[in-house]
Amino acid sequence: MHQAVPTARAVLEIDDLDFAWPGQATLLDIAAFHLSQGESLFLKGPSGSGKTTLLGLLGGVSSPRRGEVRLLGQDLGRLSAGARDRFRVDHTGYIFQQFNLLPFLSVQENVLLPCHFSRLRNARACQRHGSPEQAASRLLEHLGLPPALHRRRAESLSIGQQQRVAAARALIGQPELVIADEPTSALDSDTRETFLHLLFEECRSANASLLFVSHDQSLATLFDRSLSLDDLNRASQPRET
Ligand SMILES: Nc1ncnc2c1ncn2[C@@H]1O[C@H](COP(=O)(O)OP(=O)(O)OP(=O)(O)O)[C@@H](O)[C@H]1O
Repeated sequence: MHQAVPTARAVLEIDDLDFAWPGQATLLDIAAFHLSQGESLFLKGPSGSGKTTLLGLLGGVSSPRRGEVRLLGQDLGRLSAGARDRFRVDHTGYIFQQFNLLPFLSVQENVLLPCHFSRLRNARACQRHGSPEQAASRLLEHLGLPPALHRRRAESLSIGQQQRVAAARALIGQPELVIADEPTSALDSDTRETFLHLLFEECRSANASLLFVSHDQSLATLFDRSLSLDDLNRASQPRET
């Protein structure tokens, strides 16, 4: 039987974006980009191609010279800096390259941070799991961190364990978008794939979109879609292959 394909809602869209760092040539010139609800996208690009800069624009941390970045249909350029920060924390979870955990806080306290900054994420964690603490415990356990570790200081964990804490912190309170910036570069390939499968499962169960940025091409086939920043970016410099 033929089934109609539902039109997926765009979580993230770019229209005719142009960006340069002060005093430098145009780094990014992107006609169009979109990420659909629930989609996992692998965005690759060599070092220096502007991946982290693009993530800053998508999160509203920096602003383009021209064009629009829309998160859930909201043009980030139309929000004040404070409103943009609130909107970002309500709807986006980040997993950073260096994880950016607060070393002196416990594992659980690190995971709970977004619920302190976002009422929406706090409310969603309560609604789905009874309390933010229960949401944190469930996520941590599902990502492979047993309860005995939840009260340990984050800095006492191994790199692989810290990465899982960073993922739980990004996922708590069900943000519609999870952005990961090279979070697997410090891991061996088996650990990397196991981690990615857990991340996919969690994103799927929350119907979150995943934008995963990396230069490690070997991971691309695990995602719904793969894109090269150099193909997307009209300002990209020719590179040697
Ligand atoms: N805060 C900044 N001020 C000025 N220039 C910057 C700044 N951040 C990045 N750049 C420049 O922008 C270019 C792209 O850097 P970016 O960090 O976005 O690349 P990347 O693809 O994420 O690299 P990597 O894979 O090495 O992390 C580089 O030439 C870099 O020097």
